[in-house]
Amino acid sequence: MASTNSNLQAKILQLRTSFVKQLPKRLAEIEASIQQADSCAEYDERIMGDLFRAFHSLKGASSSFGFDGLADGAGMGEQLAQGLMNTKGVLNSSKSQMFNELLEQLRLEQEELEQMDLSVERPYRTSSFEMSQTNNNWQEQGAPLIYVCDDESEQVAHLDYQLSCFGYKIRRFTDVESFETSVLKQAPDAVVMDVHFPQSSIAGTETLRRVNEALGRQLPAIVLSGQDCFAGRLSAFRAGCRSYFTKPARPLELAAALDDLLKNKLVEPLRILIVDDEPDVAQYHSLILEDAGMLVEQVHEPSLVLDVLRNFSPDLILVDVYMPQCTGQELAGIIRMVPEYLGMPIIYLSSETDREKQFSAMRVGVEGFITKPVVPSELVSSVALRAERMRALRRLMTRDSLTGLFNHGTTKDVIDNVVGQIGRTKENLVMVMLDLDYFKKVNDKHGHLAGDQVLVALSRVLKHRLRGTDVIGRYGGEEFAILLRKISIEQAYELIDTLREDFSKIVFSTGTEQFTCTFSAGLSSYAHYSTVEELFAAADKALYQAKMDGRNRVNVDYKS
Ligand SMILES: Nc1nc2c(ncn2[C@@H]2O[C@H](COP(=O)(O)OP(=O)(O)OP(=O)(O)O)[C@@H](O)[C@H]2O)c(=O)[nH]1
Repeated sequence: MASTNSNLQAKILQLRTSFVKQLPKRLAEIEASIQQADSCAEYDERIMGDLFRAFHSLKGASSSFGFDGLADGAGMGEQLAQGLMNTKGVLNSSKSQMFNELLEQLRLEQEELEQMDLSVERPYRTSSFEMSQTNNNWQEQGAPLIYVCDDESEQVAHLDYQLSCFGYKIRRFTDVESFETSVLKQAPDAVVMDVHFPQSSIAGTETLRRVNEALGRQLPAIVLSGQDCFAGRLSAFRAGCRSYFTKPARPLELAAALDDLLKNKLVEPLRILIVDDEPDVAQYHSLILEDAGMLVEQVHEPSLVLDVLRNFSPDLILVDVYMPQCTGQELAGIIRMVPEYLGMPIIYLSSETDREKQFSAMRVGVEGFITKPVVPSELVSSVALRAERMRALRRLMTRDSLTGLFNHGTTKDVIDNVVGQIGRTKENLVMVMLDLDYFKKVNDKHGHLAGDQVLVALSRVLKHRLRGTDVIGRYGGEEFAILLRKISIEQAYELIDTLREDFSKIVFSTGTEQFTCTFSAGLSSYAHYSTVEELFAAADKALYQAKMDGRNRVNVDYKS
């Protein structure tokens, strides 16, 4: 964290330095605006508006970077210009003198800043930059590494085999010593640990406690014990474990518990779009949010926002209020005109402190107003809170509640979107229609809950084993639609066939009975079709053929 922090401070120093370098140019522009206003015999709304915006954005940017003196001076200029706008007044000699004196004062501030050590931060910044990352992107880091340690080698082999089907990378250990040595060499993402070993009845949990101490942090761990006894549970709790399972191990439950433990890693970072005509200010806010683990995109021209929205798909938009092309209020109104962005959270980020103006800017239905200069921790928490709420709402509307995959309608929309985006580029797309075999029998024989367990397991296999850019949806009750990207039909066949084989080996349990389940799949390649409908139909036909050919198989559409 310390290195990330110093990295961030270095980037901020760069921004502050570049801002000070640009000051003479900005002040020259303000001077030219004053002269223009001075030469007008009548009130000119455009010229006065430009002057107001120039002072306003100088105030916002300087206060963001902690240059309070400069921000105060620019604020006075902003008020003077605002007064003239309210009364539609011209620059008389006394007003003109006031502007020129102000400009003089701003130039003195500029000279002072040019001599200053810009690396000296204001005190409120430091603590908030210590905030930890909110999440990491699992897809980028590859499959989580799990260490399974149990002195019963058969148990370890069984778990290795079953958990690997879900996409975890497993390393097996049958003694605590080699486990300890390996953890200290390379810490895993999580541990599944037995309690009882030849050394002592709690050697497993004791080892966990020791390695946690040595690492200086808590390894996410699940205890898998042969005995359901108080001493075992207590030692597990003392070793920091919050999940305790008794043998025989049920891999499905273990996989679910591992998913919970690794949840933060599975969560995609929050996506934030910043619209600000000042690139340096946008960059400053972007750094703060990125430091808290968010993914940020910047737009400096409001006219580009709708295009970026389509491609970036943010969870929240931060909008500056005063921009030369249009106001933040107008931009929010334009965004709200697009039906799919009606619920998109929009927050103004502005140095506007006038309550009346803030209130009027909120009328277009924005979520809030954050005033510059921001306190980084407050910016992060208010953005995270609203963006997460948006995610939860969006999830409810677009996801299937049992499996967490896209629901029927969304799957089709997302696939349409991807196909539309790639257009005529040569990206290889493969459509997969996948359906569980004899699933009615599973329900009839083992009950609906057991059937649900199979659906959840299959969705977990798909989520973990396919790439983040692939589209996975639950298309019908026991039918799944998948769009694989950047893959040839041959590679897609290999991939889905391996999943088919692995899935068929997962052992499900009802408590009294054990059973396995299979699926069939049909594949079609976009290279041979011109519409999404044709692509779906071809994969569906190939799936039907796989069923006809005896099920538990993958069939490729004949054109592919
Ligand atoms: N447990 C459970 N079952 C579901 C769910 N949605 C659909 N099903 C069941 O899935 C079964 C689908 O049966 P069929 O369409 O006859 O297909 P099948 O038995 O899988 O046979 P083939 O597809 O021909 O191999 C029905 O029994 C549905 O009740 C669900 O959410 N949970």
